[in-house]
Amino acid sequence: MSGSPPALEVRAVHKRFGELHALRGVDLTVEAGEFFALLGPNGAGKSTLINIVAGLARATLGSARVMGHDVVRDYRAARRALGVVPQELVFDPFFTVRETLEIQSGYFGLRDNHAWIDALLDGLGLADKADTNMRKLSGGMKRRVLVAQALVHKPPVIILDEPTAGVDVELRQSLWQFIQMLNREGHTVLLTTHYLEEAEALCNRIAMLKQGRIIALDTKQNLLSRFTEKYASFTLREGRLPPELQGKVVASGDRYTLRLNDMAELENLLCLLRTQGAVIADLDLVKPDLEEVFIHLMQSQP
Ligand SMILES: Nc1ncnc2c1ncn2[C@@H]1O[C@H](COP(=O)(O)OP(=O)(O)OP(=O)(O)O)[C@@H](O)[C@H]1O
Repeated sequence: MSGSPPALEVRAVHKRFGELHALRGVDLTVEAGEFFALLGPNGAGKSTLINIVAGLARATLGSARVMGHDVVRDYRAARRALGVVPQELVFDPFFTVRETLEIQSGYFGLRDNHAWIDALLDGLGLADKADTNMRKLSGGMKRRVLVAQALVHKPPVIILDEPTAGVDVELRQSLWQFIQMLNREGHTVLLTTHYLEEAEALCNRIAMLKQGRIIALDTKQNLLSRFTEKYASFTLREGRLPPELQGKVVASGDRYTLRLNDMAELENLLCLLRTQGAVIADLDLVKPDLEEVFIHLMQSQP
């Protein structure tokens, strides 16, 4: 990435709404080409941060850049580099899907944008709705148009603010396939979502925001390995739990759960059971997931 500016650069950003200190010194750099998740509970400040990056709100202090362009001093260039899919569905109900996208292209001075509009309609499963009026679309379809609208000018950086809230599984999967394809082609993606399994499946790096502060910022792998242990969960078909394991395992019905600090402890467990004549009926390795990490961090940080 030498020479190219980061896709997003947020420096010491504060935002106050009167008495409320909604962002308290946020620093964040997203490199070009990343698939990045911004997570946090309701009211943490995610949309406020996105609005500042998109030039829709002013930071009280601090600065933000998109592809090297300051969002205040160099607003037009920053805005052109960015496609934001907002949370709320707001449309003019009198236009068709295609007209909506043509009008949006006009805002960016793109007159001959038909080929890309067709590609967006195809990629987002909207081709057969191109001539349908916006008011006749279902909520999920409207959300697809919102994505298409944000992408009409092929922005290098795409921000999606809870794009799958209330969207069914099929729609969600095709939306992600399309966004992943754009990411493979080099577009940077920043996503906020309350579906942590979605962030875990898609994103490489994750920031967690709590009450206007970033309390964790790391790769997904580091977050997953830093905060959660692994567990072996098993039942026995024959034999009894060896006395050496008493006090170390948690029993629930006929299922035992043992915390593993490393994989060598799994070998010890299997060896101990075998030498004591116990036979395993069923064994699961319970791996950490992002939801556990998220809950742990949100509860433990002040
Ligand atoms: N225009 C505004 N005027 C006053 N307070 C606001 C305004 N916009 C946001 N807030 C407050 O700022 C805080 C952060 O809100 P924000 O919408 O950024 O959170 P969020 O992390 O996006 O939450 P959610 O997950 O619910 O979308 C909240 O306490 C919210 O009530």
